[in-house]
Amino acid sequence: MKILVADKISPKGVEYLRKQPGFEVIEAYGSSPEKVLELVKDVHAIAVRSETKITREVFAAAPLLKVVGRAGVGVDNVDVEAATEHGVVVMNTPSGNTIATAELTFTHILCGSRPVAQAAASMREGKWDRKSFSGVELFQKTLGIVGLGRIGGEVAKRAIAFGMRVLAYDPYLAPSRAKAMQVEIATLDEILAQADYITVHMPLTDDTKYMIDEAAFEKCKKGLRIFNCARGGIIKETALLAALKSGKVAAAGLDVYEDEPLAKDSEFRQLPNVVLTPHLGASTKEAQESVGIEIAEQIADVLGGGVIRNAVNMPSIDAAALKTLGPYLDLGSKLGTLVQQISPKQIASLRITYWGKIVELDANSITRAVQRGFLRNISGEQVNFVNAPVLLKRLGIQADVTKSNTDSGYSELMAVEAVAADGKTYSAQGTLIGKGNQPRIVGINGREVEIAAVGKLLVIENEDLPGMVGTIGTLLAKDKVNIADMSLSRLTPGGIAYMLVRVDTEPGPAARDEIKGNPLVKSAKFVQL
Ligand SMILES: NC(=O)c1ccc[n+]([C@@H]2O[C@H](COP(=O)([O-])OP(=O)(O)OC[C@H]3O[C@@H](n4cnc5c(N)ncnc54)[C@H](O)[C@@H]3O)[C@@H](O)[C@H]2O)c1
Ligand SMILES: O=C(O)CC[C@@H](O)C(=O)O
Repeated sequence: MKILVADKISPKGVEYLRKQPGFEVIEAYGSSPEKVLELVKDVHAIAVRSETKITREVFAAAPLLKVVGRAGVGVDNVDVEAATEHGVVVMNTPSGNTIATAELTFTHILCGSRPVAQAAASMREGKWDRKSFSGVELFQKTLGIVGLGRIGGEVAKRAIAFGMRVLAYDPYLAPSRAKAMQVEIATLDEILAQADYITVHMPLTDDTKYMIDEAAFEKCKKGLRIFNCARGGIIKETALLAALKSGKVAAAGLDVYEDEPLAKDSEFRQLPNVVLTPHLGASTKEAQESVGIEIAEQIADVLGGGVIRNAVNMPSIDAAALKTLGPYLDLGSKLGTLVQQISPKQIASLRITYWGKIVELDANSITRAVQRGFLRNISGEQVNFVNAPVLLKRLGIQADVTKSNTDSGYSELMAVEAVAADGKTYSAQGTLIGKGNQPRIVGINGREVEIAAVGKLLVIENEDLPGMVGTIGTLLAKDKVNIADMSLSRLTPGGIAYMLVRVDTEPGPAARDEIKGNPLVKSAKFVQL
């Protein structure tokens, strides 16, 4: 079996792979995309960090490929959808570099207070300048942590040890969890208004992209110090540049960028109050050994026919079982994703109910698929079939599963229900239909609907009056959005109706605002399945 180690992982990991009987290891770092296409022709596994891009073309060029292993968390450099289509397992090592990244973040926070990097550069130039490098203390300052997950939580502990007041914004986290960490829960606006320091620690999703933009900087104190060791794009770079130049932001520390590697002529490189590192969060001996050995073991397990661990696109089951379960996993994942997008950010429990034929199947895997789907927009690629229940628990969300023997009216049915803290529920039901086992949504928030569970959906609650379908159709047409399919539902004529509209392209912000702003529309959500 051939394994391509495409990025530099720990030598101990490479050594582990070399020692496996029948394994041939090729180390090729920094290859061009063309070279990668050539190298993968006969490989069974690829190990990467974040540099080498494993694109759709790579999967097409690698007929023997079974597994791509990412020594680290984010699989942004791997086309996971294409991998799944080609039946290739994509796995990561989700927690091996938490401490390393938290420590780098704190190093940035310290360097943003005391210009150590700038003073060291001046000493290297032979100077003895004691006037230009005065700093500020962390003690009694307010740190705002946006995203209180694994890394955010470790940063909080360190900030508390330095005598900082810690505010945290994480809309998915139960308040009790934050309390246990001795941080004060706050809204994003409270953090923006009160923080002397802000650090972000969430994945890059549609929700988090440009979360800190021009409008956010407007709300901040003058002299803010801000740090990003999570993902480029959470802080809008053009807005940060403007804020640094105007003095609104006194110092920034960045490890990640909208485009990596950072352009040679990036303005950030010229600014004296910015400390930049080249995506070094995970670059410690300990973290690299941990993720390098872990990924090597995981790859060897898959190629040896053993268990699949930390797969982001498949559960830990064998290929034969996967064939039967595949459509149910897909349906479960889509219902989970749908319910997350129609429910409020903070929920108390996630309930799943199975009826009919599904009850006989491996409900554990399907449950994890639902939970992973639910967490996809919250935890990004950090969530997989292994850690989904753990992440739910960490967010303080109770997971309930029921297998029902009542008659649901379908030969098989799955219901996913999110229960908010106020007891309000948000739900979707689905089944499989036809020869191809196509996933269908057959219920939403207690209403019967019937629409394919794929692609882009608008979920609209509106008054049941003549002309509503036409109104929505016209607003979408104005934005050149084509309707693929539609399902209408109401309890009583003239009451509140549901309209599920499957669209070919995403309506722009103006069209969405116009739909939401229509006086007959009670709510409208755009959902990506
Ligand atoms: N610089 C590096 O080298 C490096 C290394 C490791 C991880 N990372 C990145 O750091 C980030 C955090 O990693 P982690 O392991 O702590 O992840 P995690 O999943 O443990 O935590 C992420 C947290 O973000 C929260 N969140 C999601 N959406 C949010 C939103 N809209 N607003 C506020 N909070 C939100 C989630 O609820 C969760 O608690 C990820 O983007 C990861 O890729 C970077
Ligand atoms: O250095 C790396 O491999 C990237 C680390 C980090 O961004 C991750 O996603 O794990």
